[in-house]
Amino acid sequence: MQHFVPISLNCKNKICCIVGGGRIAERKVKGLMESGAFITVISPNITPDLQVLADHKQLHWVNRVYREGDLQGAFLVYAATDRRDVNDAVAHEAGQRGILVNVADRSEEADFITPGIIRRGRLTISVSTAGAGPAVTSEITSALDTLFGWEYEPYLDFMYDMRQAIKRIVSSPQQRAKLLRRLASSGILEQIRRQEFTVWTQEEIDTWIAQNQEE
Ligand SMILES: C[C@@]1(CC(=O)O)C2=NC(=C\c3[nH]c(c(CCC(=O)O)c3CC(=O)O)Cc3[nH]c(c(CC(=O)O)c3CCC(=O)O)/C=C3\N/C(=C\2)[C@@H](CCC(=O)O)[C@]3(C)CC(=O)O)/[C@H]1CCC(=O)O
Ligand SMILES: NC(=O)c1ccc[n+]([C@@H]2O[C@H](COP(=O)([O-])OP(=O)(O)OC[C@H]3O[C@@H](n4cnc5c(N)ncnc54)[C@H](O)[C@@H]3O)[C@@H](O)[C@H]2O)c1
Repeated sequence: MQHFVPISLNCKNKICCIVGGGRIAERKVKGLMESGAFITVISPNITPDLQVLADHKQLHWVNRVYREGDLQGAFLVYAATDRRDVNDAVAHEAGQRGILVNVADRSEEADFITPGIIRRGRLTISVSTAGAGPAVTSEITSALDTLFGWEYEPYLDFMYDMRQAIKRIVSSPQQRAKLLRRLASSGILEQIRRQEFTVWTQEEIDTWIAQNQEE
């Protein structure tokens, strides 16, 4: 059985190429948005959504078929055309140049695969079946989508602020861990869910820390 290493890539200021401009290319491009990558799409035609992104200079569209040499300078590439021979040629060039490649129609020839993703602000949940069943990935992703609702975004923003404050104020690692565990079980998430939560002021944060440190 093939084991994949779970990693998250920093693509900021790096050239990420997508060869092909169809439905799958669009999905891969959307996954790269907001990563800070320089996105290049090489394809003689692109979907309407990709056209909008090209018009807004959020990606660079090379309006023609792929040619050998196109991958020069790329950090990673998605071979996402509907042509087996073209995807194969892209994977070959990537291999020669040491560029990470994803192959849309042949996972066993890829250096990396794309997981299903759920995002809630600072929370990312990623699901992979190591290529065994993308449809299963899709089902698990939608189950998680209902399980981990919108409330996780404000909840983790709150947790972030509290953790920063606790790190600033409390010097003992044991005390910090105790406070953070207590905070995680203090019912804030349920309050947010019931829409009864209001963001704490600095004074409220300081008071909570002082009170819970004493106990
Ligand atoms: C998760 C998701 C993310 C995304 O694409 O961004 C994703 N595929 C999704 C959906 C999906 N893909 C396919 C179907 C139709 C049912 C089916 O065929 O099973 C559905 C279901 C649907 O559309 O609902 C067809 C398919 N997919 C691959 C092949 C080729 C092969 O297996 O070799 C073929 C056959 C192509 C053909 O017919 O020729 C390959 C891959 N697809 C992967 C990811 C990687 C493995 C992920 C994992 O480990 O599970 C991997 C290996 C490479 C990659 O693409 O990175 C996204 C769900 C988004 C969501 O809903 O959350
Ligand atoms: N990984 C996945 O999740 C997944 C899911 C379904 C299908 N697939 C596979 O992904 C591939 C693409 O599917 P799609 O639905 O996006 O197809 P599509 O027909 O919508 O798009 C194909 C794109 O490839 C472009 N193209 C064709 N020849 C090219 C060339 N020589 N150079 C550059 N671009 C070229 C076309 O112009 C078009 O934009 C298929 O092989 C399909 O089997 C993968």
